[in-house]
Amino acid sequence: MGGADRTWREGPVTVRVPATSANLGPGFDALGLALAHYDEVTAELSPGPSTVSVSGEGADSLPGDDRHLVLRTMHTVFDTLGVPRPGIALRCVNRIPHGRGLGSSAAAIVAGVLAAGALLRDGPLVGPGLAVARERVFALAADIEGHPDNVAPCVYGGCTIAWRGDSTSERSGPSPIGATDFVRGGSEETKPRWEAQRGGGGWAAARFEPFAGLSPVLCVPEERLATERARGLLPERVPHADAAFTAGRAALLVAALSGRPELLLAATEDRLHQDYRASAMPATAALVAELRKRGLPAVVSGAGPSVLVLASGEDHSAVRDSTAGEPGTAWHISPFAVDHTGALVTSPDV
Ligand SMILES: Nc1ncnc2c1ncn2[C@@H]1O[C@H](COP(=O)(O)OP(=O)(O)OP(=O)(O)O)[C@@H](O)[C@H]1O
Ligand SMILES: N[C@@H](CCO)C(=O)O
Repeated sequence: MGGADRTWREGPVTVRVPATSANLGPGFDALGLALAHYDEVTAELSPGPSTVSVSGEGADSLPGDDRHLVLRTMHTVFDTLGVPRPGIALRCVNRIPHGRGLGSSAAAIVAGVLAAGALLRDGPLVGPGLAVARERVFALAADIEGHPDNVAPCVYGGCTIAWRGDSTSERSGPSPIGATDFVRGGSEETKPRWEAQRGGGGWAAARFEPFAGLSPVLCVPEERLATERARGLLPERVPHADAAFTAGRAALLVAALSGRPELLLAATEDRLHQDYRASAMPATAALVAELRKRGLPAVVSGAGPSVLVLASGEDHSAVRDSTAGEPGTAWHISPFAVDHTGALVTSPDV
């Protein structure tokens, strides 16, 4: 993919990326859900060195230079595609809280991949008509993030199961680009219930629609927990019985999310990560235990410390009746709709 014949798009491009919740209990590093709560990034070519402006989450703390995750990702994309890094003016409107288990880093990375792709006229990531080559965007973003379970729902929307194949079960290297690789938006009516996606580098994801009544609620605390730190708490090995238990629950969870909500409580049990991390987020562990005792399918969202309830029916009022809903509590209870579309280039309009 030589860069010599590429042309840059005139004027700004804007991309929109959803928050995500990963793991969903037993699906460690595999299952994820896209939430209708978005960051937006606008990028355009600029003479001179790159600049970054941030409003919202992280406005006071994120770096304004090329250490910024979105800009860093764009540089990685340009290097990968073999095009010289141009000067870029980046404007970020951040709504996804950072370090709370809502996939902010995956969203920033997907935004960077898409923005870089959209600045290149009819490139391999964003093609004619600003349609997104989602397999390639997913593969590049998963390589940068290191695990695919937030990146997959961020790119595809809905629910996803993501994995990385070994060399015997997956082809390696980027997938060939053809017209069918590009998707712009997509409506519910035209979307198949299941779509298998195969990214480059062995990354792959299967997308499915959750049942229509799924209405996730997040209990988000003030404090943060870096994913890196939470991953450091996991053991190298787990007992076979725990692995078998959790594999069964993960399989059950796909059935539950596909239309058997009465199975959600049993299907969200996990023995691979939540208990090992509880010491770093005791209030989260206590709230998950309390909500589950009340019959609600509560799990740690991503690497924590937010709590996700895979709610339906009357569950919202039950969450508000818990200690998370008490006046003066440090929890913010936020109901989110499911995002069905995934990451998009929203401007220029074509
Ligand atoms: N929009 C953004 N712009 C720049 N950097 C970001 C942005 N979002 C996240 N980051 C970087 O990623 C860090 C948070 O990533 P981390 O993986 O620890 O948590 P998370 O992605 O919010 O949660 P989880 O991975 O559990 O869902 C932030 O502290 C910041 O350094
Ligand atoms: N699967 C990841 C999700 C957070 O990014 C973890 O739990 O570490």
